[in-house]
Amino acid sequence: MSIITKAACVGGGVIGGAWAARFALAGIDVNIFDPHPEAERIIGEVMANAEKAYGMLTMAPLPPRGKLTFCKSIEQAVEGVDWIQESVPERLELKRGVITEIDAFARPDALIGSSTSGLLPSDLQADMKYPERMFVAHPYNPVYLLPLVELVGGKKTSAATIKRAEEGVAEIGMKGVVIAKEIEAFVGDRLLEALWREALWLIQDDICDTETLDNVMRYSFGMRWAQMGLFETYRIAGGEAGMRHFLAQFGPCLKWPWTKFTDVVDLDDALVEKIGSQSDAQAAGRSIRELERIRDENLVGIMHALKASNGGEGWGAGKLLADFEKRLWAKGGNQAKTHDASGPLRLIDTKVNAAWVDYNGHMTEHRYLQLFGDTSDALLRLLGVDFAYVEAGHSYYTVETHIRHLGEAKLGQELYTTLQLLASDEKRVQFFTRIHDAASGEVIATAEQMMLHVDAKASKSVPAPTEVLTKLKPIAEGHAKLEVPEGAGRHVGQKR
Ligand SMILES: CC(C)(COP(=O)([O-])OP(=O)(O)OC[C@H]1O[C@@H](n2cnc3c(N)ncnc32)[C@H](O)[C@@H]1OP(=O)(O)O)[C@@H](O)C(=O)NCCC(=O)NCCSC(=O)C[N+](C)(C)C
Repeated sequence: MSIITKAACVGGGVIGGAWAARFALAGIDVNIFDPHPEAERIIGEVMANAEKAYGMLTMAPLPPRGKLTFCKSIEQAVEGVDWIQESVPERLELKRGVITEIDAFARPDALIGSSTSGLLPSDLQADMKYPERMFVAHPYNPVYLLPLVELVGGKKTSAATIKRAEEGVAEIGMKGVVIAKEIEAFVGDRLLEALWREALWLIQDDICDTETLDNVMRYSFGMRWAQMGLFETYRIAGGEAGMRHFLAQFGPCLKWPWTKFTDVVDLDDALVEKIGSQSDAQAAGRSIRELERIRDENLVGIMHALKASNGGEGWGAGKLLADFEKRLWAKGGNQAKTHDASGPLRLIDTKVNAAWVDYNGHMTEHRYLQLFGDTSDALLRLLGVDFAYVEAGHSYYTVETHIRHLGEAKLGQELYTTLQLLASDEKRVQFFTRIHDAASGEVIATAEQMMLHVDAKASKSVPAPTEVLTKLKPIAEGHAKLEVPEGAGRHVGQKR
């Protein structure tokens, strides 16, 4: 059973709004309470960014979007929900008061997570009647894309709560990391604080400007850290002898004057102005919205790369994404279980996202193949060939593909695919897929493909079982009555 069927967000700024988007995109209805007069506008903007990012992130069938309800009070927002996420400004008294009010009106078994960046959960739960269900659930911005949530229990938090919280965040595609002991700023913000302090000193002392410092990070260890953390990276740096060698080699430097971060830089007006003007120059006129768009596209690209890594198994945040998508496919999302076979089957609706566009400004070749592959996967699911079927040892493999490009697909263009069966028998399925422009229905590309049913272990084609052939039959019969598509059977170089 799901841990979260309905959620509430108390505080709807950048963090609270992005939590709301995470829940809603996972199909969970969300109540929102935020007295800010522009809360609806702010959350609307975060939601739009999140939907755009998810459009790029995954082709898996997302459930119907959860409903957002703006409430007039905390009492109304938390009534009957399973998970309440508090994201009000970072002031202990304010947060403690809000959490105590949530506690008074929420179901006694509802989970209460706080988005605090550094306050102790024991301090936050001090006045609660049911403190055992309260914990820190500290996310990273943008919450709708970055999967990490630091889960930190206070003195009165129960172990069962932390376990449920871990399961709950997994349901919405996130990675719950349980921090063993409560400590101010937890793990992530402690590390960031150390780096931030050092960075401020480097600017203050004119060692570099903000752009140089950012370049040092993003062209080097910033990329490393997206895929392996500090310790795994340094283990590799130790060579064959691994971590012990690394510690022996670089341990002595810890005593050298390589850092100033234990001193606090004086953030006086001059330093604020220096950093502000360097940062303005670095932005080169790009607005915050533009930078957010670029950041989100980059993060999506990184997660896609990590999903394809480790021989296709996925790695880190990419493996998490792959597993989340598997669950979405297993649930089937919006995909109809049956289709009208009196015409080609409409199987995929999508939009050309930025990662699909090449230097010519249109959708690049391999993305067409991806879309054709996603369409044949959708056909296979209709036939009952899903993850469970594949895990049991059989599948369909594509053995031949012929693609024609008839028109262009531009960034943001909405597309859909249709599939027409041309021929089939107990081993073979031959079909013709069209990619259409959604607005006009015009055909942009076609693929004719042949798949064979295989015994995956033996790597040999074998007849499909009756249950698959029974599902294939009505489609084959319906499509046998359709005209053979123009372009079927063509090969490269053939005259029109
Ligand atoms: C395992 C494999 C798919 C098949 O190997 P095999 O068992 O040795 O198969 P045969 O060559 O003997 O062929 C079996 C029968 O099928 C006929 N056949 C083969 N190719 C074609 C074709 N292109 N068109 C028509 N008919 C074809 C052949 O004549 C035999 O007929 P019989 O009447 O004599 O039984 C093997 O080929 C393999 O592993 N290939 C690689 C597959 C692969 O990796 N594809 C890319 C993966 S992408 C993908 O699968 C996408 N998706 C479906 C998951 C979305």
